[in-house]
Amino acid sequence: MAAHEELPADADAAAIEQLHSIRESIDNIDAALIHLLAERFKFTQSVGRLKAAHGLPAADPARELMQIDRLRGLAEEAHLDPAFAEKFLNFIIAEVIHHHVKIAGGPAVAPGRAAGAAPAVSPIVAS
Ligand SMILES: O=C(O)C(=O)C[C@]1(C(=O)O)C=C[C@@H](O)C=C1
Repeated sequence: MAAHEELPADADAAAIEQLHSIRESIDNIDAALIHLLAERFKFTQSVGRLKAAHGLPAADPARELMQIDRLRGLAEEAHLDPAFAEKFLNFIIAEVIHHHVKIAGGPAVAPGRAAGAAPAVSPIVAS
């Protein structure tokens, strides 16, 4: 069923009720994710200002590799696809670096790294 399609009128009422109940939890989790991301970006903005004030580079590939390694481990423990966890973190970090570069008054995109791209060097091989 396409995303825009409505549920069939003759669908089982109990199943629809269960679907709505599950969707409530999904909506709560999505809201929590947005709030968590907003908090994370507040902290990374502080990091961006600190780095800009002290002439530190926007990206820290060694730190990123440690974060990826750690999150892949956490994902495995939580039965979440580690490759997805890595992609998700890289997506967020690319945006953070974009912010850092803007705060520092540099080009909108860090050299050699498009928004959403994986780090330039990543020895961690997807399993
Ligand atoms: O910890 C830093 O140095 C940050 O700038 C934060 C952060 C992150 O979002 O976690 C972003 C960019 C760096 O390459 C590494 C980590």
